Amino acid sequence: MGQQTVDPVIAGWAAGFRPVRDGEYFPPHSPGCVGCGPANPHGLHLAVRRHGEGVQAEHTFDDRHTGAPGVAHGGAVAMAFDDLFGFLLYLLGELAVTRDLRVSYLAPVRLNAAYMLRADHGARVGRRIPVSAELRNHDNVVVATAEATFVVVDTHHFTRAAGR
Ligand SMILES: CCCCCCCCCCCCCCCC(=O)SCCNC(=O)CCNC(=O)[C@H](O)C(C)(C)COP(=O)(O)OP(=O)(O)OC[C@H]1O[C@@H](n2cnc3c(N)ncnc32)[C@H](O)[C@@H]1OP(=O)(O)O
Repeated sequence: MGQQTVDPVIAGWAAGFRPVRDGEYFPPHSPGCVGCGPANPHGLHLAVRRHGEGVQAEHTFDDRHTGAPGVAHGGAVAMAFDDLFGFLLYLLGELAVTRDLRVSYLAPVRLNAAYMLRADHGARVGRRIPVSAELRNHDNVVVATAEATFVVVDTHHFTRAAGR
């Protein structure tokens, strides 16, 4: 592999990630991120804050994410989990991407109802970071869970992926 130059746009984006204090909200992954970006009209607009060594978000799925009538699409629920996991990286100080994601849908997730998402990470092994999460309804019942493996990458991963 020849010498690679880090694209300044990608390097600047990666440098913008910083840890936050307990209870504080994180900045979005990017303005256009479909999970948390405020500029994406189709996105979930997740607002995620630090909770100890984990992260959490209160979230209400709306009609844009309909699956069966009145119920959130499973893909939208998976997206919420995946994006939530992306905030654990701020705490870990690592650039990493989802290698696999498994969601268990235990009960329908209703539209226009408030839910609480919570995610935690395990210890890094090699380049792998195991993460897990729960989605609870307002009665504190777990309605979905997720587990994923994130793999640590460098900024060149994003440079290549963006075709730069
Ligand atoms: C600065 C700090 C703040 C940063 C804070 C924000 C950062 C940035 C956030 C962007 C926003 C996030 C938003 C949500 C998260 C996405 O949505 S990420 C996007 C979706 N994911 C992707 O696009 C990833 C696509 N996949 C890939 O590019 C490549 O497969 C990967 C993941 C880089 C791995 O490829 P590779 O580098 O060739 O690695 P490979 O040798 O195959 O395996 C690496 C390791 O994983 C293990 N592994 C492979 N497959 C598996 C598997 N299925 N299960 C378990 N382990 C596996 C291998 O055994 C190996 O382990 P070690 O030997 O290192 O211990």
